[in-house]
Amino acid sequence: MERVSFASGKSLDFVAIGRLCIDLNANEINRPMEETMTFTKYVGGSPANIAIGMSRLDMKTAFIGKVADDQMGRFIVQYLRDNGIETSGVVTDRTGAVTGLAFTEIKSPEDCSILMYRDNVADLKLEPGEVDEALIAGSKVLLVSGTALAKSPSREAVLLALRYARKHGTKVVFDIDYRPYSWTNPQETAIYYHAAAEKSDIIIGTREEFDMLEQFDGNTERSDAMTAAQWFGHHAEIVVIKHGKEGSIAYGKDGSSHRGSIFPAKVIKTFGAGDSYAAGFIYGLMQGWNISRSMEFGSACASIVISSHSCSDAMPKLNQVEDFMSQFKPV
Ligand SMILES: Nc1ncnc2c1ncn2[C@@H]1O[C@H](COP(=O)(O)OP(=O)(O)OP(=O)(O)O)[C@@H](O)[C@H]1O
Ligand SMILES: O=C(O)C[C@@H](O)[C@H](O)C(=O)CO
Repeated sequence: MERVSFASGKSLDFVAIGRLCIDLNANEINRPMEETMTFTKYVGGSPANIAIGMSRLDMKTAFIGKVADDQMGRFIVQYLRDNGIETSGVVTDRTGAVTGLAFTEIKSPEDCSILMYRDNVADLKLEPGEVDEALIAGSKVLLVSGTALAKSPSREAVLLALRYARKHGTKVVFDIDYRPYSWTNPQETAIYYHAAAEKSDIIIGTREEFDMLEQFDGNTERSDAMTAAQWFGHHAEIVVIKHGKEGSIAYGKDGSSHRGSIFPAKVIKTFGAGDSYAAGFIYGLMQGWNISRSMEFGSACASIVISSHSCSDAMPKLNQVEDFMSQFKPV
């Protein structure tokens, strides 16, 4: 199958569930964080970045999540609203939980790392009863970001959201999004990732993330093709494995495979590549484009974002991507 079909007659194109946090990106770049004195604040969280990316591409977008009852939580909600994202599914924690912080260290364009403060974060306190079934029922796509499975009650909220998606014919995109600091142990990660991946129509991850997901599935050396075949045995129609500056590869349930090239980039920081790639790729599929064209669009979005200081703020608008693709060709 070259193209994915999405339900018609839905009021939303895309709803994401998971982490809403704050990125604090070092202003003094090309040095270790020990020498950084100032940061710029952006909305962050992989699913938030992807939702912002989808909204910038004119997709009708909503979010299901939980924010802290503080200035950071209010900043996040306002930013989502300012970017045209439906926030009725975003609830405010009343237990004193805090907003997750992601300090981005930019030692060099190719050597970036994230220091994450994730203790007692509001996003992992989303309750199953706070998942708005109507938002999922009314959307063509539900994006599940893997880290939301890291702790209860967020874990159960996500598993319920998956059941709603299956019930209402909403396509599920599972972005594995492995962030080790949120998990207790790798075994737990694999178990809950499996629960989500088995119910997903499109699975996106890096090779390392799929290895984490498949650690109990035998064959220590797992090829991308083996990975894809495994998930076609469940619900998947498309499996995408991302390989950084080597590009990406996607497999279709029809046995097709597609190599994704990269676009040239004046890399400031590598973070944000995955989220922008996902937004562009999903956008392309939702336009009815084939897998290869959707991958190319995603790669263009990624090059734009890694050439910028932020992730969310830098998520490109449609005309920006089109201009970029008219100037540059995949390398
Ligand atoms: N240095 C680069 N130059 C151009 N394109 C890149 C580069 N790095 C990544 N990309 C593009 O972005 C896509 C996703 O990047 P990557 O494989 O690093 O995902 P990721 O690890 O999820 O990203 P992130 O760092 O945001 O978590 C790649 O498949 C490629 O198309
Ligand atoms: O997903 C996170 O918690 C970190 C993000 O906010 C950050 O922008 C990033 O790493 C994007 O890939």
